[in-house]
Amino acid sequence: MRFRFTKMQGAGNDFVVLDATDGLPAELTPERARRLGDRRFGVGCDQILVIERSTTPGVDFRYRIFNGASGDEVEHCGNGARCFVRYVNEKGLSDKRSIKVETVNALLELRLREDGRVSVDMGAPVFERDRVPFDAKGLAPRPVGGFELWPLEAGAETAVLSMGNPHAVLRVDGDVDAAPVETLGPRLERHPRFPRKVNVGFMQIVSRSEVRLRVFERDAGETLACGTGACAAVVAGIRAGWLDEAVEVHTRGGDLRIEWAGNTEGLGARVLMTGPAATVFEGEIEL
Ligand SMILES: N[C@@H](CCC[C@H](N)C(=O)O)C(=O)O
Repeated sequence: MRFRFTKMQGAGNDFVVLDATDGLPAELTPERARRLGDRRFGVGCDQILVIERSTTPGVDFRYRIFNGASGDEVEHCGNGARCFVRYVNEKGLSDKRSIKVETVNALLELRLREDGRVSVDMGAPVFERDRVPFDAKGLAPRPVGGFELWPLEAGAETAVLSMGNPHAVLRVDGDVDAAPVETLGPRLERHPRFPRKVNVGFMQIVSRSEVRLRVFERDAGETLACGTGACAAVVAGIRAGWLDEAVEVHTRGGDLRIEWAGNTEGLGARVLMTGPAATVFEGEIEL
């Protein structure tokens, strides 16, 4: 079966986008998804985005996300959300500047800005451990500001939260380029206390409004940027008292702006992410 695709990237986190608004030529099996994600035998990407029409009144689209390396479906993808809105605008699937989209577990609102960037209402962070999910049985956290850091490993005190998908965030002293992302990242990603595995962020705090971040993503390895990872890191930093409400996040692939008023309920609980999204090329592949 031939699949048409569009290759996109948001701050270097890259995607194969499949337009399923009129259906797909065949089911996207995990095997086909892995082939699309394969950088040698397929197209190559961190995640695959599948765009569908929504059947929910008042909601424009539905989009699904699959990690390219495993073919597994995941709950949320911040950089993907920005590429999604750029895609529907460029393809003329919608002429709205503000679009509502449902994911497997959330309703997001996205806005194309005049400066070409995209802003996404990423929803509220979740701190309840069983909803992350995170098994903290027998572990004693260290309270920091209004948050808790968990001693998952010696020298690895970790904030734990969900942005719809699970995140562990470590604060790094010194240059994040020297952080043990390749060694500690995969160990924590598959740590037995995370039954659904976890995305692992390494954050260097530059000032109260600026951080540098590297993320070892669940089932993807280190990516050039992770949108939900940027939200999780900033939320953790704000709750710990290290950061202010609006933060520039420098990743290896580009910059994201994250804003969070710090509330646990209502509109102020929602995290706003702004950043770039671009089309790279289009093509067809036999799967
Ligand atoms: N790159 C994404 C996150 C994609 C999903 C993640 N790997 C997971 O398994 O949760 C982003 O920009 O948020």
